[in-house]
Amino acid sequence: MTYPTQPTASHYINGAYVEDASGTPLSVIYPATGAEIAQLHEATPDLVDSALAAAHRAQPAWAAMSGTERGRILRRAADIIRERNHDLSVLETCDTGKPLSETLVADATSAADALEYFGGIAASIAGEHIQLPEGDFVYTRREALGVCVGIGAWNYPTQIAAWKAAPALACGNTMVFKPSETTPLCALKLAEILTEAGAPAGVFNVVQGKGAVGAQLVGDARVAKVSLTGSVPTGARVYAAAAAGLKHATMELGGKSPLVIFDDADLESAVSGAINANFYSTGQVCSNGTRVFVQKGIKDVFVKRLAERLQGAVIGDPMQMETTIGSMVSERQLEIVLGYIEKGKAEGARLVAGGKRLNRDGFYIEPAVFADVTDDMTIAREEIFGPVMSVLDFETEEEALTRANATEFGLAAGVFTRDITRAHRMVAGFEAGSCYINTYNLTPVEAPFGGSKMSGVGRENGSAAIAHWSEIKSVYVAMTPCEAAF
Ligand SMILES: NC(=O)C1=CN([C@@H]2O[C@H](COP(=O)(O)OP(=O)(O)OC[C@H]3O[C@@H](n4cnc5c(N)ncnc54)[C@H](O)[C@@H]3O)[C@@H](O)[C@H]2O)C=CC1
Ligand SMILES: NCCCC(=O)O
Repeated sequence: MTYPTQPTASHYINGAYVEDASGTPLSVIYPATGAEIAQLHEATPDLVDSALAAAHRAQPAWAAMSGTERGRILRRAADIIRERNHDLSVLETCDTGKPLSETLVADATSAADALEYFGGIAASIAGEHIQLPEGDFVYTRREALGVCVGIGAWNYPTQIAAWKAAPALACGNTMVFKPSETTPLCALKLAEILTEAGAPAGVFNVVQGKGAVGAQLVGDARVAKVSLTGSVPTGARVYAAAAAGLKHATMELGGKSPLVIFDDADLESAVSGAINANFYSTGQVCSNGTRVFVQKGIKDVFVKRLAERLQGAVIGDPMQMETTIGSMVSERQLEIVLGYIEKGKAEGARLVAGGKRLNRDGFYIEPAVFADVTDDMTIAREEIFGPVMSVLDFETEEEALTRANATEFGLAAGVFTRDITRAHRMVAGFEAGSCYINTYNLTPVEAPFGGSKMSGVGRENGSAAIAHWSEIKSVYVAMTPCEAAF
């Protein structure tokens, strides 16, 4: 490893890097080799407190700036990110093990998109005017919430930090962000770049640590909102803790999303959709369509073509541009995935391709495809968060929709068909926050993203996000003297 991965310090508070070596050591592992690439420290309770204090101090002045001024800073940060995309993408690959061919186009670039998008609309965040009888009227002010906490998962460390910071800051909030302890490096760069772009000290802070640090942040009385990207069990805990303080909350959680492929679909396009729905980011994407329902008539040809196309996957060193499948994020996640593959075999699913750990350093696994999967199998019910596709077959549209929705999750869903009315019927029936017709897993920042049912609460991205990072104040204005009954 020759890339500079040791950050200046573990945390970023009040516009500067901060170290506190009394915190528990946090080792950063490059998943592609298993080697340690940085040594950090978890934040102590005092350090967490100082980050919250910095955010709390900075918030009134940040909110008092015009949206135009805040937006300019965010857009400047977007420009800096684009200029440094290569280095930031290399760092993302070091943090996660995802292939550079992907991180160059999907991570820092998505962060820049979010900063540009929300920077662009910051000046337009406004209330409304409501006319009443007698000339009276109400106007509304759309105001910042205050200090917000962002907590990230490990699969998109740059993107998750920016998807939370950009709308939060555009609305006049300040933020303390805690990255996943597995991928702590990238959010520090976002903090550094925001300062360089002109964000005042304290507007965006980063503290490192595990669940206890997150819990301290969520429980603090100065915090007005919590936005978590993580698993359903963590989401349930964090949502409950936020509710105890009546805080605003956005929960971006896990999924077990369906992808329904009808026999009239363009086969190559549907196979591409299934690949993108399962193997991008080495399968570590929350919205993945891991239950691939294929109409009976085309099941065999679909599975055969899928197995052929998998021969084209290049697994290996994520820094090589030809690599399309990198390593899993950690040994622990790899073991979880291998455990599910064993369960799939034991419960009678047919392993058509892949599923073996590579015999080399790092946490590599061949992308796996199971056919003859049934709805009751563990691999069809639980989120695996790795490159494991389950192919199930179905006969009718009604059956496919019922089975697609028979899950506690509701993050995403997709359909491949040439029948346009059927496509719209299907997406209207899907119980999911993000739906796709004849494609899968595209997440432009212009589109709201988030889950229904156990997959989450609230939405990130799109103009819809503004409602989740601000609140409305109503102001009644009387145009005549005030009267009373006595
Ligand atoms: N819907 C979405 O947008 C996405 C959801 N995810 C989900 O995230 C999961 C994988 O990520 P992981 O990092 O393993 O999730 P996780 O739930 O283990 O951890 C998520 C974050 O929560 C923190 N945390 C843990 N306990 C906490 C507590 N009590 N209070 C506050 N913070 C706490 C962790 O330190 C980490 O930063 C998958 O289930 C995946 O589906 C991942 C990416 C996107
Ligand atoms: N661009 C992928 C967004 C979903 C996720 O963070 O898993």
